[in-house]
Amino acid sequence: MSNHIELKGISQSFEINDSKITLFEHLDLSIYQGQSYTITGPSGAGKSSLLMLASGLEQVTSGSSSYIQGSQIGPLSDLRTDSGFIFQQFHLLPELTAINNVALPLKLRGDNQALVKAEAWLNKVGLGHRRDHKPSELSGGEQQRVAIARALVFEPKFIFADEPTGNLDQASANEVANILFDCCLENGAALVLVTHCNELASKAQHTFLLANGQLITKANNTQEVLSC
Ligand SMILES: Nc1ncnc2c1ncn2[C@@H]1O[C@H](COP(=O)(O)OP(=O)(O)OP(=O)(O)O)[C@@H](O)[C@H]1O
Repeated sequence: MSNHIELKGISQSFEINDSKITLFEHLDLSIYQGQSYTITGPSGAGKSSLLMLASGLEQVTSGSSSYIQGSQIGPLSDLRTDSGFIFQQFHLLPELTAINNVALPLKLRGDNQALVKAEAWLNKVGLGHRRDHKPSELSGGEQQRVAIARALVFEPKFIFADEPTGNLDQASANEVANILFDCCLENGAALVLVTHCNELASKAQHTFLLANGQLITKANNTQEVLSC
């Protein structure tokens, strides 16, 4: 059963010191399992805000957001359970080692293979040798790779990634981008990725530009090697 997310006519604005900032108005977006999507756009355009609404982490105040499970509309709490998140600020638990951070989503789901699977994912992101290190003992890029392993370890149906390669060097960025897009292909997951890197964006099946409150579909132009 393939699931998808439907955002219809959503708007987002904020009142700050009596002035109103409108990020987007009457915006539509559909996200299907097995498809990859990237959103680029200038700083402050509302890319992260759109990701929060699409993933159900924040509720829409105008328009509608639905999680369609097969032919039925499911609760947004199901969408959150089915989704892996990669944030700009990592959000790792500081008191847990790398392996225990990665194993956490599996342990919460009662998986008795949690540590074995977490170790396999740490190896996949090149951090098997740092399994017993806490986040404060890892670099920013290493913490990001732990966060990526944690987001993917339970094979989510939807992956939401906000600037996932922003803290990584060129080689690690390429590796991580490949892992994310492979996960989409191999597990039939949807990948929704916010990035400032046009080359990374062009690897997706659907590329959007968010600017001036509009979500514009961009022509696709897949490239193999990232230079950002
Ligand atoms: N809860 C909030 N209250 C007030 N303003 C907010 C809130 N959330 C976001 N904003 C504002 O909305 C604007 C868009 O923020 P957002 O982080 O979505 O942009 P972005 O396109 O992801 O930016 P960047 O590329 O710099 O990360 C910013 O000006 C931000 O300050």
